[in-house]
This record gives sequence, structure tokens and C-alpha cells, in this order.
Amino acid sequence: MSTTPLLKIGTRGSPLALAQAHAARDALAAAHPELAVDGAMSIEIIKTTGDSVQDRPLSEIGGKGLFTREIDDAQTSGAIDIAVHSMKDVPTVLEDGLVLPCIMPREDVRDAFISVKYKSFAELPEGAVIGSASLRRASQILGRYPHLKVINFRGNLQTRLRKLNEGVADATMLAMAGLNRMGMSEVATQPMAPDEMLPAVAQGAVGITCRADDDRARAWIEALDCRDSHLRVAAERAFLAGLDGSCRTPIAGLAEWTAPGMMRLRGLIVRPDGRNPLDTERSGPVADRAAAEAMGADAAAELVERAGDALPAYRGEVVHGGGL
Ligand SMILES: NCc1[nH]cc(CCC(=O)O)c1CC(=O)O
Repeated sequence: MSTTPLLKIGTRGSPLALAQAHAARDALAAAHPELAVDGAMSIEIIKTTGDSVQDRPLSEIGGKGLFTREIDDAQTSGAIDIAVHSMKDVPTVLEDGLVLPCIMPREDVRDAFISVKYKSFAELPEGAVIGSASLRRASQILGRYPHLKVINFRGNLQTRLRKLNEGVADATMLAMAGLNRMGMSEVATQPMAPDEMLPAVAQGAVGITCRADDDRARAWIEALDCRDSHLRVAAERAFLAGLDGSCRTPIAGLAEWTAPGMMRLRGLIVRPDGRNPLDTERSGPVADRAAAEAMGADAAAELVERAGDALPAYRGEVVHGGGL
């Protein structure tokens, strides 16, 4: 029973991250009989900078890979073999020596409006307080409802819901995907349509990385790859990469299949005050990863061009990733 596991799975320790790691482990066991054996896989919890710093806005901590760096290091050093990530927390450029062969079937991409007293944003009175650590969410809401106030709201899902119940804020927003995976869908007062709240790039997608030279782990996780989800995430991440040299930009993006082989990509960059958002859309055939990435890059190039000198104003205020 004390033999070394064949596959060490790394994850953050939040309840959501653990739920995702357990789901990945179960899918691996179902797909590969040799991994279904007792002790064949282990789950290793790794604390990231983003988990450690709870008292300051993420935008003040800065830097890429707040929720991934320590996990990347563990992977590179061999302390773990694969890592299960919320893709919206993963920087567009992977750590050297790591690859991403697997995107699992994507969950609900939408954000949810959550409130104890109110049914929707439209019902909130003048001066009502929204708790959010996400400038992407906050700025989209302020653009539409400038009479609301946004306060910084950090912590994992459980912490944020507790703050809401304590009356620290009148409403908050959380990804439906996280709620669904935690079996807490009923916490959502109302899912918001992407037209009202465009999700973060790769929201609802879970990816699995491994070392580029680890052929065995790679084959195991590649078997779980959902091609439809992977191409959507590839388009969105190419859009993000095209805009996001610093990884500190409030950006939203969503790719969807409108018909077999036909993709639609919506993209948006916003200012913190929600004024003058820039959005764009692409539709067309996407047969492979190169086509998905070309669509994302093309949409980003258009926004860079249109933003012109104003682009710096869209940058530098927020760290991409970590619930943003
Ligand atoms: N670190 C926060 C984080 N990362 C991924 C999700 C949601 C799940 C997902 O988008 O797959 C969340 C919580 C949230 O934004 O409500």
C-alpha cells in the first residue's frame, strides 16, 4: 500500500480546486484501469501566492501566475506530475517545460448575480453595495448601473457568501461553474446572460498540465481532452494573449459553437469606471486549433487598433486570474 503513486496530482487547496481535482482523478480512473487501482494516484495540495494573500486586492499584489506559479514549480521539480487548474487563472504563456494537453468538458460559462434581498441588478437602489474583487465584473456593472458602489470582496466562495449573509454587501457575483461544481447551484439568485456580463476568458474550463517530456502522463490526460471545449478556450486565450502583455487588464471573452464547426467569439475590454467599453465579435468556420487562435488574435488586434492611444487606460489596473 505504501508504493509510490503512478501519478501525483497537484491542486490548490480551496474547496473548488479540490472538487475539480477529485473530478479529474475520477475521470482518469474511469479512463485508465491501471490508475483505478488503490494508491495509483495521489492528490497534493499546493498553496499559491494568491491563496496566501487575502487582505489586499489582487491588483496590488501584481505579477503573472498568482494562482499557478508554485504549482508550476512543483511540477517542474517532479514533486507532482500533473496539475488541475481553473483555466481562467492560468496565464496565457505556460511555464517553460509544461504543456496543456487537456481541457475537460466545459461547465456553465456564465456569472451569477447573488443577493439575499434582491432579484437582479435592475432592482438595486441608488448607492447599493456590490462586493467584487473582479474589475472585469465590477466595470461591466458600473458601466450599466453607475449608481451602484463596488467594494473589494476577496476570499473563496464560502468566504464571499458568508460576507454577503453578514450584510457586508447587497449583492455579489460568482461563476456559475464554481457553484455547480460545489453542488451549490441554488446559491445563484440568477445567472446573467453573456450580453449583460461577458465572462472571463476560459471561465468554466478546467485544464490539466503535465511536463512536456512526460509521455505517460501526457497520454493519460490527453484521453480526457474535450476538443470542442479546447478549441473555444484556445480562441479565447489567443484573444487574451493579443491584448494582455502585462496580464493586468480587465478583459472578457467568450467563444461558442453556433453550429457544427462554426464558432462565434465575443470580446470586450473595459475601463475600471465602466465608461467606453470596447467590444468586438467574430464568426466563422473553425476546424482546428490554428483557426481558433487566429480568430482570437484577429479580434484582439482589432481592439488594440481601435483603442489606439487609449489602450494604456485599459491596462494596469487588475491582475488577470483568480476569480476575475
Ligand atoms: N479563483 C477564483 C475562481 N477561479 C475559477 C472560478 C470559477 C470556476 C471557473 O470559472 O471554472 C473561480 C471563482 C469565481 O470566479 O466565482
